[in-house]
Amino acid sequence: MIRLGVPSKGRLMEKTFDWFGQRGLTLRRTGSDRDYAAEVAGVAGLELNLVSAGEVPRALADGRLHLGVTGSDLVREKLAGWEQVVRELAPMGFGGADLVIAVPKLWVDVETLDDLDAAAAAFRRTHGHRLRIATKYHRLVREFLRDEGVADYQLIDSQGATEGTVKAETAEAIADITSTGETLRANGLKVLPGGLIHSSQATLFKSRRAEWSDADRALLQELTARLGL
Ligand SMILES: Nc1ncnc2c1ncn2[C@@H]1O[C@H](COP(=O)(O)OP(=O)(O)OP(=O)(O)O)[C@@H](O)[C@H]1O
Ligand SMILES: O=P(O)(O)OC[C@H]1O[C@H](OP(=O)(O)OP(=O)(O)O)[C@H](O)[C@@H]1O
Repeated sequence: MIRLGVPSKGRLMEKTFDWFGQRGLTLRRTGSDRDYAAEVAGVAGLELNLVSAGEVPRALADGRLHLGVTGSDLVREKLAGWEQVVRELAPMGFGGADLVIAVPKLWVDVETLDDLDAAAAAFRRTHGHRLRIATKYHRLVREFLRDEGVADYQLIDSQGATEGTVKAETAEAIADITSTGETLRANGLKVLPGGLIHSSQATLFKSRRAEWSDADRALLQELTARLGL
């Protein structure tokens, strides 16, 4: 039995159903709107699970899901060494958003990552503590800033309304997902040029950790052929 996990609600769910539907696989809920029961019509051996997008990466890593749809950002953030844990089968062309570093618009002298590094060093000298970057993407931001040679900062955890932390003076800069850019603008922030950490989109992943029986492998081949992958 192959278990496929797709987002149970939110921005990715409906488009995931459409994506499979356009490729001849009908996913459907079998209960009420509040019931997370679902199935794939007419495919024996494939079980559909509705799962929060944020939980799909861990479920793939634990082998509870064989296949799963979620944002490419969430897999990279939640799974250390993600390429050893899952394989990308198909970028799906929706749910696009950029994970970026943003700073106050008023910081006219900060236009590059080198500027940010210099501003961070100056901030520490002046304030006696390190410049604070609010985010929920700790792993991705740390790896990116390490690779870019920015060192003098600290991460502040923010699980929502991250753009508001600068006005609230709990952070000086942020790293968050943006699509239209409106939330950044409304909060007096600008994307730092060179501060694009990851361009995310909804993606179909295969677990390298789940158990794949011979029958599962045969069904996966049939599915990928039907999906045109
Ligand atoms: N404008 C946006 N803001 C936030 N996330 C977005 C946006 N556009 C696309 N996404 C993507 O949507 C995914 C998160 O979706 P969603 O918010 O539905 O998940 P979730 O919060 O984990 O779900 P749940 O609330 O069920 O736990 C991420 O991969 C993110 O990159
Ligand atoms: O670029 P924009 O189109 O303005 O979209 C970006 C905003 O949308 C998301 O927030 P969401 O509404 O999911 O709430 P959150 O703060 O809980 O993440 C994201 O975290 C940004 O805040």
